[in-house]
Amino acid sequence: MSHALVIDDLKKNFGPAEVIRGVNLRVEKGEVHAVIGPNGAGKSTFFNLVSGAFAPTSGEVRLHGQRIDGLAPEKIQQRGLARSFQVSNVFGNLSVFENLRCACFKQSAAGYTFWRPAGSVKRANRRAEEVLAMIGLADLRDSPAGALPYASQRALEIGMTIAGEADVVLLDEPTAGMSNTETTQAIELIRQVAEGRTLMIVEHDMGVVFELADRISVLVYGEIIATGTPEAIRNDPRVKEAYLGEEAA
Ligand SMILES: Nc1ncnc2c1ncn2[C@@H]1O[C@H](COP(=O)(O)OP(=O)(O)OP(=O)(O)O)[C@@H](O)[C@H]1O
Repeated sequence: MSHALVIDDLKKNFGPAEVIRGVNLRVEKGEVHAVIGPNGAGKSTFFNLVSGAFAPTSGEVRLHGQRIDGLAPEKIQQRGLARSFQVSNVFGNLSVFENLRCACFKQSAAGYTFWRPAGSVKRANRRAEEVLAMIGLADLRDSPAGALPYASQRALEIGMTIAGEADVVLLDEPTAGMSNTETTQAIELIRQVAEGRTLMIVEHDMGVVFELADRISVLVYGEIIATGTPEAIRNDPRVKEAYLGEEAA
């Protein structure tokens, strides 16, 4: 089995606080891997380490076999790993389409140069149109993104995350704050995003997790206590005790 991500003994301390305490994880190519765990377990910190927002205190992260730990987020993105944010990353004054175009440029190697080859502009426009259709916002193409309903903004954010054609995508609580109908639509979108990609998702909504994940890892106090299929995780007594027990209680 080939791995998209290999994480070895990853640790992160904030001063004296050990927040990530030796995480080992293998994410298989093409799977949807959910990371769940109680509040404060370190899920966001873990995502920040993998995507380069924080440098780890120690340990290794490999993307398709290459070390990425300690690299800047843009470099990691150019190597094919993109992430969405829990807090919206959308530019409110720009149109939906412009947001997508910007995301295409930002994630390409030409992102930070002023003069771009004409071919790359055409490519970005084409890609932005493609993503626009995929996220179901074609009718709102020219609306300012800030005027969209919340769920559509989150869909746009997912679109922006995949605009650069990263093949490994990290989604941070993609359905947080959504109604049931919105969540159902978001699940459909995430299914589409998962086609041909590797996805890692932090998500609190267990319905969403059990619906989407091929495998689940349970993070508790900065350590992964179990990794397995939804079925195995559901029946794991350690998980029940540490996490699901909270809901059952
Ligand atoms: N920059 C920081 N400096 C100090 N402590 C931090 C920092 N970031 C996170 N922490 C601490 O690390 C712990 C884990 O936080 P983190 O946000 O990663 O957890 P989480 O599992 O994502 O939580 P939630 O489910 O509530 O979003 C918390 O105790 C938090 O206070």
